[in-house]
Amino acid sequence: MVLDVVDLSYSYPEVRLFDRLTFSLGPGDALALLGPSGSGKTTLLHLVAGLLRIQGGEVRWEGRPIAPLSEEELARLRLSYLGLVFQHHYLLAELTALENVLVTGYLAGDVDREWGLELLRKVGLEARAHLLPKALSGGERQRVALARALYKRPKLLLADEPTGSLDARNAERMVELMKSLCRDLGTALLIATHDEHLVTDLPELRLGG
Ligand SMILES: Nc1ncnc2c1ncn2[C@@H]1O[C@H](COP(=O)(O)OP(=O)(O)OP(=O)(O)O)[C@@H](O)[C@H]1O
Repeated sequence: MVLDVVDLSYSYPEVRLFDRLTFSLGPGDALALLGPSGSGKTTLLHLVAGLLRIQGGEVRWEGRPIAPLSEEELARLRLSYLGLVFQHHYLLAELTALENVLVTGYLAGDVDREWGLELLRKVGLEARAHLLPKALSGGERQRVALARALYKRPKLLLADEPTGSLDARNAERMVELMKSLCRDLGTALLIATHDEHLVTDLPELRLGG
């Protein structure tokens, strides 16, 4: 399994968010994470990403519990294991679309320009590769962020409200691209969203309520 979440519980002093949550994702699997605002979707994604300390239960990446790993080990593993997409694109304003896609390659010293261009082609933006983010639309910027998240061919893509800043047409296109590209790459997808109608074809995990 790419991801195992086993008996995971999490509370803040004032609120118990979830109790003994268990699920697994294999290569190419997709799961929609649903629930009202404040039900703990972001908290769960942070636990899965190793960005938040586990209180009870276990998170495993390819069978390996992540809790015992040091910050340095986690940070190194995360670079190749995880892709992240957020509500905001977080593109670097002074880099072109292609350079943004390649940014993790620059960090690791393995820049594959052809693969970066191929990813931009897959998200319909090859012709915009040379443009700065300010010259792109909101939907286009978010698709560049998706291409960047997939550059390392991650085992797992975590998406936290990836359509939260998009209009209906762009939201639909974004979700379709996430689903199809992850399927093609064998990347497991965990997508937290309010836009339930965009993920009706996916198995769901519902928090709260
Ligand atoms: N650091 C913190 N300390 C205390 N409470 C927190 C902290 N972070 C989040 N919470 C609370 O935990 C609950 C869950 O927050 P979380 O952001 O995980 O929910 P969410 O489902 O992602 O919500 P949204 O859809 O609004 O983003 C909220 O009630 C929030 O106020």
